Parts: sequence; structure tokens; C-alpha cells
Amino acid sequence: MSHPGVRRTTWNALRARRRELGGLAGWSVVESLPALLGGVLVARAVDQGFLVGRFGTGLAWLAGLAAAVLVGAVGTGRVYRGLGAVVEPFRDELATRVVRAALDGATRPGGRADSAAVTRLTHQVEVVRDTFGGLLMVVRGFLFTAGSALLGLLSLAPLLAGAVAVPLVAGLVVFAAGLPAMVAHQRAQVRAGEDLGRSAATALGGHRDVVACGAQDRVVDDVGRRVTAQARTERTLARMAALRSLSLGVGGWLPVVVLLLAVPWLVRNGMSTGAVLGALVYVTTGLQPALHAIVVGVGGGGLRYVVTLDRILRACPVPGDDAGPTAGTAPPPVAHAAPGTAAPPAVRLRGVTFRYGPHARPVLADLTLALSAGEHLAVVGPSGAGKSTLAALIAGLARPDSGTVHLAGAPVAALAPAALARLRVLVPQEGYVRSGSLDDNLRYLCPDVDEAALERAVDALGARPLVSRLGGLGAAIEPGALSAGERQLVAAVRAYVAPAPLVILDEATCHLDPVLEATVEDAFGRRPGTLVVVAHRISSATRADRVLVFDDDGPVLGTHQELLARSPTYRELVGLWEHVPVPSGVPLGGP
Ligand SMILES: Nc1ncnc2c1ncn2[C@@H]1O[C@H](COP(=O)(O)OP(=O)(O)OP(=O)(O)O)[C@@H](O)[C@H]1O
Repeated sequence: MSHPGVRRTTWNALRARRRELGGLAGWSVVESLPALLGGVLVARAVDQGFLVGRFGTGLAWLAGLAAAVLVGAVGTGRVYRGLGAVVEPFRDELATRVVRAALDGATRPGGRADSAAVTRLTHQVEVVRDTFGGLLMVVRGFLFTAGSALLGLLSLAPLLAGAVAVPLVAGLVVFAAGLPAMVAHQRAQVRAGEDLGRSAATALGGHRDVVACGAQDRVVDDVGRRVTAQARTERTLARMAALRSLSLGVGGWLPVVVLLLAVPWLVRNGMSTGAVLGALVYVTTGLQPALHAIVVGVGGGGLRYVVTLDRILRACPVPGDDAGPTAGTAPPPVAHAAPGTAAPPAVRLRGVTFRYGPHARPVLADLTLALSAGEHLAVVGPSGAGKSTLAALIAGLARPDSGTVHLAGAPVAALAPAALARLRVLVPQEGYVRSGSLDDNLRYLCPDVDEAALERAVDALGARPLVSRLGGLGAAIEPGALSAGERQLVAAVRAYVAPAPLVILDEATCHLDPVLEATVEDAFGRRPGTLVVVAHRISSATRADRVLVFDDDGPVLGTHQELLARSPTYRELVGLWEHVPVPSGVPLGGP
């Protein structure tokens, strides 16, 4: 079954452009003038002209046909012009949908910008645009041309019109009966093409790793299997062309046979030679080409339209869509402990593995960790060990390759950005400050915080001198005019008043002097809720309830004292930190 959205989307696209479609229909009538008049004019030319020796009269009727063809050509030109007014807005809608889905995907927690997918999808949008236009042309062409030819035939030989319509309809029925199978094979062919593209792109992207690991044969084998699979689907699709030939044979050629067989009877019943020729004109220049166009158009571009649009709708669902891959993945509610049961941990990582690329060494491998509500954890380790990566995973800004991350019982992977923001606030090393008033910047995460609470936060975090220097909470500030430390302090106050119960400080105080850093961390330590600090100095570790150190053999968890006894890396870091001279007299760092 195809996406029900294909039918709905197509219907909506047509309904929204009723006026343009009306214009298209009007010009289609003009375009089908030769199909309507061709047989009658030929019959007149033969019967009243050439057969009775009036050459001029015969030519005059044919001139009438030529005029009808010219008028029809004008109609065709206008039809093409009107087609753009229906097709282009539809293409724009789909392109907007693709771009919106790509942006949503890239800004979702753990989401990554996937430019290859956007390129593939925008290419598919172009395919849909072309096939939608083609489909409109052939369906419309068939209705008007075949309809006009049948009307003309009806006026020449009513009985013959009925006899010709029967095989025509039979041909259409044969074609329609095979359509579902054709759609399925077309879909398989598109999928096989995508599989091949993905596998080839992965092989190309990781070719250095492939060569380094000596895995060429395996990769060639893998891509080769997909090439074979795609070739198989192409062959099956080609075989389906036989069905098209059958319906063309029944619907297009059988009427000619019927006409030829009926000639003696028609002539005996008074039908003129010209009328017989006219009837032949209707069948061979009206009905047959119209059927051919619709069978080839629907069986080729039409199938591509259904399958490709289906892929786009599935890949880029919009809210309210009923069958997209993300439908039904509404964020689960935050789990609350039932009365009498223990509350879920504030942070829980289970078997988390994360790497920055498919062939990269994992930064974290099978990490399991639980923090209870109110706990204060410091994360320490050498540069590049994975501390910021861990902070991003906890904050839901990176998604594990395997394993799960839960905050207060809710899986971060399933939480919408707004729900996630209610659970945690991450303060990175570079404090974000925007142009505007200081007050706006501090209330950014909690616009409703009352004045007194904001003032208390300013005092608790040691930000009073900064606020005074800037001219009070209402003062306008320019990010460029603040030092890196001042920006960190603004970000810290903003996070402090945020309603989220979990605060993650990722080297968020590295530009503050040790005294101010201690003030900020102590204030966060007293703030109700859970605190994770990616430590910049050893003092951060000594203030925490527990410390996670990235040791050579992997992360080790314990108290400061326990780790001094158990972790060589921790001992080394403590030794290093204790010997680093502390700058003094530079309270807020340089910009
Ligand atoms: N976007 C990225 N793409 C690829 N590799 C990355 C990316 N970000 C970090 N890494 C790598 O992942 C590893 C862990 O980085 P991470 O920033 O988590 O370490 P860290 O312990 O926070 O280091 P630092 O203390 O220097 O900030 C490092 O080897 C780093 O080079």
C-alpha cells in the first residue's frame, strides 16, 4: 500500500489550485478540437469533395481540419503555460517540507545535519515535480482527446462508437489491474537505488579505514550485492512493460480490428466511405494515441510519482501527518515515582557507547552511571578524554550509538526540545549573551522569574559587581563589550534561575578566577537539584559528592578520597592542578 498521504497530498494540491485547473480544462477543450472534428472533416472532404470529383470542396474541408489543428496548437501552448501555475507551487510546498524536516532533524537533541539526505530529497522533489506535471498532462490529455474522439465517432456512427469503446475500456481495466504490482516493483526499484547509493557513499566516505583495515574485498562484496539487487529490480520493472503492451494491444488495436471487421456491415447499412475513413481517423489519431499516452505516462512517470512522493512524505513528516516514521513517537511523559516507590535517578546512563563517526574509536564505551536527585558530580580527565561528550549526551545534545540516557526517568532521545529544556540546563564554556538588556539575558530561560529571585541569584553567584558596573539589570549590553568571564557569569546566573532541576556546567567557569569560580559552584551546589560539573580545577572535584575520572582503562566513579587511592590518572591530575600557579587579580578573565 502506498502512503495514504500521497492521495491526500495530491488531492490537496489539486484542490488548492481549482482556478488554475479550470483554466487548464478550458484550454484542453481548445487543444482537443482536432480530435473532435478530425473524423467528421475527413468524412466530409471524402464524401462531398474527392469522391464526387469536387477537388476544391475536399480541400476546403481539409483546410478546416488544418485550421482546427492550428487552434489546437494554440490550446496546447496555453495548456503548458497553465501547467506551471499548478505544478510549481506544489514543488515549492514539497521543497519547504524537505528543508523544514532537515532543520528539525539537525536541531533535534542528538540530531545531525544530513546534507546527503537533503540533496537526495531535493532531487526527489524535482522528480515529483516533473512526474506530477507529466501525469497531469497525460490524464487530462486522455480525458479530453479520447472523450472528443468518442464524441466525434458518436456523431458519425453511434453503434460503432459503442463497439470501439468496449475494447478501449477493457484495455484500461487490464492496465489498472496491473497497477498495484507495478507500484510495488517501482518502489522496490527506488529502495534498491537508495540502498546502493547509501552503501556506495559509506564505502567512499570510509575508504581510508577500509584500506587500513584490509576490508576491501568485504566492502566490494557488499556494494556488489546491492548492485545486483538493483539490477534485479530494474529487470522486473522492465518485464512489467509487457503488461502495458497487453493493455495497449487490447485497448488500442482491438478497436481498429473491430472497425475493419464491421466495415462490410456498416457499408451495407448505408455508411459512406468518407464516414468509414473518418471513423478510422478517430480511432487511429484520437483514441489510440490517447490510450498509448496514458498507459506509458501512468505506467512510467505516474509510478515514479507515487513512489517518490511516498518517500518524501515518509522522510519528512509534518505534525498531523498520520504515517510518518516519527508518528507515534510523542515524547513519553516524565516518569514520576508512584507513592511508596523510589524516585527514578536524576540522571541514568545505561550501556552508553558513542563515537563521532562510524569508523571512529568510541569516545565512550558501554558507560553506565546513575545520579540521584540532588547529587553533585564532578567530571575530570585529561584533555580529549570525552568529558564534554559526556555532558552533551546527558544534555541530550548528542545521541548515543547504543545505550540509553534518561533524565528523571524520561528517555532524552524521545523528548522534544521544550520538554528537555524543562529538565536540564547546560552551560558551555562559551557563555552566550545577546544584544539587549541585561535583564532580558538573565531571564532568557525563565521569563517569569520575579525580580527578588533574580537579585538573589545575582548576589549568590557573585555577579553584583558586574551588574553594578554595567548599570543595573535594565542596562543595555553588547556581547562584544563583555569579557569571556563576564559572559560566563551572565550565563551562570541565567542557568541558576532556570526551572530545570539538572544543571550541567561544562567548563562553564574556566574564565573566572578561583574565588569567583568557587562562589559560582557553591551557589549551584546549594541550588535545589542535581549538578554535573565538567571540572576545570581540582577544587571543583573536592566540592563534589562524587567524581567521575576518565582513567586510562575507562571512566572510574568515586569520592575524592576513594579516587586518590584508586585512580592513577586522578592522582596525576590532582598533582598537576596543585602545581598550576593560580592567576590573581584578574577577576573575570580577558575577552
Ligand atoms: N565534533 C567532533 N567530531 C569528531 N571528533 C570529536 C568531535 N568533538 C570531539 N571530538 C573528539 O572526541 C574526543 C573527546 O572530546 P571531548 O571534547 O569530549 O573531550 P574533553 O575531555 O571534553 O576534552 P577537553 O577537556 O579538551 O575539552 C576527542 O578526541 C575529540 O577530538
